[in-house]
Amino acid sequence: MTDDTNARIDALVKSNPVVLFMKGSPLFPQCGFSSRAVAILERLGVQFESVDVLQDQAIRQGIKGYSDWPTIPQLYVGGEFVGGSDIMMEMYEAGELGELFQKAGAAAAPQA
Ligand SMILES: N[C@@H](CCC(=O)N[C@@H](CS)C(=O)NCC(=O)O)C(=O)O
Repeated sequence: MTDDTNARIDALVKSNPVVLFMKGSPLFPQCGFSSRAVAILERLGVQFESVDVLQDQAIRQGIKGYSDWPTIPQLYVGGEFVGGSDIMMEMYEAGELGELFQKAGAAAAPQA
């Protein structure tokens, strides 16, 4: 990964409270895993910034090195890597994702 790509990713995750690196957009996800990640965030009522890695191959590859995680989607909260869609689902079901957003100051609706 170039320093430039690393700096761009660093700026994205540090300047936005909640960032989802995904394939496609929240309205038109281009992969089932990204679609699931968006659905979880929307279910929790969280506002998030999305980055479509299909629009930027440097980010698509660079984000894997940045987090040392091999796949997309990738969720970052408060500048920290949280996980992919499997981890998001596990944390959501355990009530931990909602807690994380509340601690991070991201608006989250209580889980039903
Ligand atoms: N189990 C993963 C599934 C994600 C996954 O397998 N993503 C693939 C297909 S979208 C991927 O990122 N492949 C590498 C790439 O497309 O660059 C998760 O929890 O998110």
